[in-house]
Amino acid sequence: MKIKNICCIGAGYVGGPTMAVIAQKNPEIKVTVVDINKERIAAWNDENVENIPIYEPGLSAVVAEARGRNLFFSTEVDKAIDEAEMIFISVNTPTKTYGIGKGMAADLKWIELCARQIARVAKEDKIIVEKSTLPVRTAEALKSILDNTGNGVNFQILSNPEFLAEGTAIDDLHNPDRILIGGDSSSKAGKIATQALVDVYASWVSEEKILTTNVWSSELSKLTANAFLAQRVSSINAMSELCEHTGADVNEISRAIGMDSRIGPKFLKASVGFGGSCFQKDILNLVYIAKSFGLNEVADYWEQVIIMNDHQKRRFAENIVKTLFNTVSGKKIALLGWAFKKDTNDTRESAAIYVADYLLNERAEIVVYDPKVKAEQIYADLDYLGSRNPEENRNLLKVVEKPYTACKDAHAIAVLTEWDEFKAYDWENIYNCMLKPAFLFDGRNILDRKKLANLGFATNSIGLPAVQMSKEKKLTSLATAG
Ligand SMILES: NC(=O)c1ccc[n+]([C@@H]2O[C@H](COP(=O)([O-])OP(=O)(O)OC[C@H]3O[C@@H](n4cnc5c(N)ncnc54)[C@H](O)[C@@H]3O)[C@@H](O)[C@H]2O)c1
Ligand SMILES: O=c1ccn([C@@H]2O[C@H](COP(=O)(O)OP(=O)(O)O[C@H]3O[C@H](CO)[C@@H](O)[C@H](O)[C@H]3O)[C@@H](O)[C@H]2O)c(=O)[nH]1
Repeated sequence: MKIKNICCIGAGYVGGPTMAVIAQKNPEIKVTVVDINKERIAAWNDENVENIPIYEPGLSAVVAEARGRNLFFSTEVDKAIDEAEMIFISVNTPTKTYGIGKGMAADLKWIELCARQIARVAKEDKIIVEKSTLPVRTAEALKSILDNTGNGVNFQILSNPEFLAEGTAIDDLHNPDRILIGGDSSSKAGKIATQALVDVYASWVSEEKILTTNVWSSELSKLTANAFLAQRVSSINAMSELCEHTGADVNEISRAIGMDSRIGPKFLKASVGFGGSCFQKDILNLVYIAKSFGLNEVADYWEQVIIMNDHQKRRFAENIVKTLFNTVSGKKIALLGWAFKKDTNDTRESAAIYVADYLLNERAEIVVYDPKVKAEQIYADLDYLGSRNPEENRNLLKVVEKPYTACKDAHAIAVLTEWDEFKAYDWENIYNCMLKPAFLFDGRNILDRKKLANLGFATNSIGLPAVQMSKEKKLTSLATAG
């Protein structure tokens, strides 16, 4: 079966880039990405392709190539469903904020709405592809809704989780480590549907990288992958705290263990804590699923990854207060970076939000600079926490357009995102315009500590002893072991 018409419900961080690449690589397939968010769709359709709603290196070029040719963005959801043979569901599946499973389970409200809409509209057989990250066995619930509320047409459900990371989405989509497709291999219709999706990817991905499994393995593989990745970050962050007490250097440890081919070098970068819309949500979901089967040891094991991450964010903020002589009240602190990682404008669950909130509770005056995040987003993130009213957030935290404005007259600077441009700043100039002692907290270990100490900064990094240049021009450690 050759697919001619694809619809994707959800034009977000996954639906947008994924469909743009599918359209780019399959010019003969019409790909329509639909969303209920009118502004988002308008931004995807903006004449100036640089104004698309997601910042992702290389994305605007792909959109420019395919948009209007075979890639379309629309709010006409019913029409797109009706026309497509294959429908991707790529809507948000956040952690539930109410009712049973509050704070843990995935909220499948939007998934269910999609299923009901597809069932209502579809007049011909359709292949439904789960692109969103979902709890294991969601396909069963989807099938039940589709079959019980539909117009008697047949639905095949495939699981096709997305493994792209933000900031490298286009490269990840162009050169994926693997494509995972879960389908029903026991029926002819299931096999045909799976092959139809394999063919879409085979336009640019070699067949040995396209893995087909049963639906449940595919759904659970996605949660497992994120749990393993996040666990690596929490593991190295746990060691970073031990390093700070022993004089060991976490960067050296990452290098040393990463050379063991069984461990591998990636994802061993100690940081202020992982953020992003996926890791925490997906692990909490995994914990909830394990608990719901009574597997308490399994649940506790994975929950520790989150506990460690919360600890890492908190202790970073606590360290700022302690180092600034136990008070930051009325002190200006510059935060460089708000996004949860570099090369994205996404701020969901960014460590910066929690560090800022902690410091605001300590009555600091905060100034934020991020090259890609807009002020409204920063305030929306803080307001969402509900720690203080919106007016107070706007009084106590300012967002500026230039890094040097953020740092001028600051008592301390905290680097919270690893944007490359931070490394290239004129740090001497920044030092000169700060209050002294000039404290710098590098939550990403990206800056040259020796150079900064030479300029006069008192530098704190993650998993490394704090350093400062003594009067005799000797690099001294500020930390006492133990
Ligand atoms: N962000 C990532 O890097 C990433 C990577 C892999 C997987 N995922 C998973 O992909 C899914 C989507 O994530 P995202 O980051 O793209 O979310 P997102 O919030 O950026 O986008 C989801 C979009 O779906 C739209 N939507 C919701 N319900 C709708 C409906 N009934 N009809 C039409 N549109 C609807 C929303 O308006 C929104 O624009 C989630 O399950 C997530 O866990 C995300
Ligand atoms: O060594 C590391 C690696 C990452 N991080 C942090 O971990 C978070 C997540 O980073 P990353 O995984 O690169 O970005 P995401 O876009 O969240 O991607 C993850 O989550 C996606 C959504 O499910 C998956 O598709 C991806 O495979 C998975 O990497 C960020 O805050 C990073 O700064 C570290 O602190 N140290």
